[in-house]
Amino acid sequence: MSYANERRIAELAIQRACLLTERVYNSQVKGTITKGDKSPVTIADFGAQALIISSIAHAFPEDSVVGEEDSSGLRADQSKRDLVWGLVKDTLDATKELTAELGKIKDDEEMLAVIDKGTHQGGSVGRIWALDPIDGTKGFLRGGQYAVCLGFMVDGKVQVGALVCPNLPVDPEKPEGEKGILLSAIRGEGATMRPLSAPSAQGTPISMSSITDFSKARFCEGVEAGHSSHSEQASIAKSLGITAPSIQMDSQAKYASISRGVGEIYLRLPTSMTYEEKIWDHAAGSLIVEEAGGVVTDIYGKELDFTQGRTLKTNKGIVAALKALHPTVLKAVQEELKVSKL
Ligand SMILES: Nc1ncnc2c1ncn2[C@@H]1O[C@H](COP(=O)(O)OS(=O)(=O)O)[C@@H](OP(=O)(O)O)[C@H]1O
Ligand SMILES: [Mg+2]
Ligand SMILES: [Mg+2]
Ligand SMILES: [Mg+2]
Repeated sequence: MSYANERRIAELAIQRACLLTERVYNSQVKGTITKGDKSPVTIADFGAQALIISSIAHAFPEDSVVGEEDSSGLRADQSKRDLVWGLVKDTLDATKELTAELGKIKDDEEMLAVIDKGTHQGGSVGRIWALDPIDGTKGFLRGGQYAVCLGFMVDGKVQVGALVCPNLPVDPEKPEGEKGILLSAIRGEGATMRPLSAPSAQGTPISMSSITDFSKARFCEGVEAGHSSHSEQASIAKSLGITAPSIQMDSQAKYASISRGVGEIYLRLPTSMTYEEKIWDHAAGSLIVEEAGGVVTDIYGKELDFTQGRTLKTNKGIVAALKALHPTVLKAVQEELKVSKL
């Protein structure tokens, strides 16, 4: 069966949420709260999660959602709660043409309840959405790359992925030109991209770069040294004969970049063997890369397993590359990390 309707709702929902995140991005007030794990969450993360989950609940009331955030930070902070509700309400008022398809939220109490619909535990059964309302919150705060990310899974397999990357250039050849792209994919049907400024345009099919010569290849990695091991990534790149400097950016913009041919490889080597990657950090981006001609595994060469709950607990790290390059890249990763295939 085709999931065209799920893709359409996913695209509309993340674009609507992106109006809110961009408003916050361009304002001075980010309303940051530090979570229990010391990571930041902003009023934009909360607002985007509320808008996207309410869209899913309106279009597919039986579905479950695994979302990154919960409402506890807002319940404990009336002024931030008011700020988020103001943003959500304004965004709903500004997009009335979408209400029939995406629904709305009646007040701030309902908004908090909607945010908490994202606390599902995930798993291997049924229709489950994986939502990262802002991926790369640190990038968002420092004015870098970020992405609004939504994946749709059936029985633990990602079938639809959609990403908005508001700060990636529409034309990679013109980095200072128009910014903002939306990418999406349906499993088995390829991946497409279009500018955010053209909401009614058909997406253009995208594919990964065809460069197979490592001396001309480029690799992407995250910005935060705590999220992936830059030193090991540099050493792997060197052993492969990659000479170009790494392309560093926050968020699933890395998956977006390689899926449209800007870079051939994305490495995310663990900095600790106890950290479990979150499903919302990879569901949408990994499907888009696969549908654009890439292969995404962990450092053991294992497929990402989205059936395990809120995290990819049976995987470690990420190795994403053009199909033709992946086996060689994986071998270099394993030699560097001294891991053997499971
Ligand atoms: N220790 C550790 N290792 C790996 N990943 C971690 C770690 N801690 C956090 N996170 C998750 O990293 C998400 C952001 O990933 P990025 O690719 O943007 O990281 S980077 O800053 O560019 O390196 C970030 O997603 P957001 O919270 O949505 O920004 C986290 O889910
Ligand atoms: Mg994230
Ligand atoms: Mg996030
Ligand atoms: Mg976060």
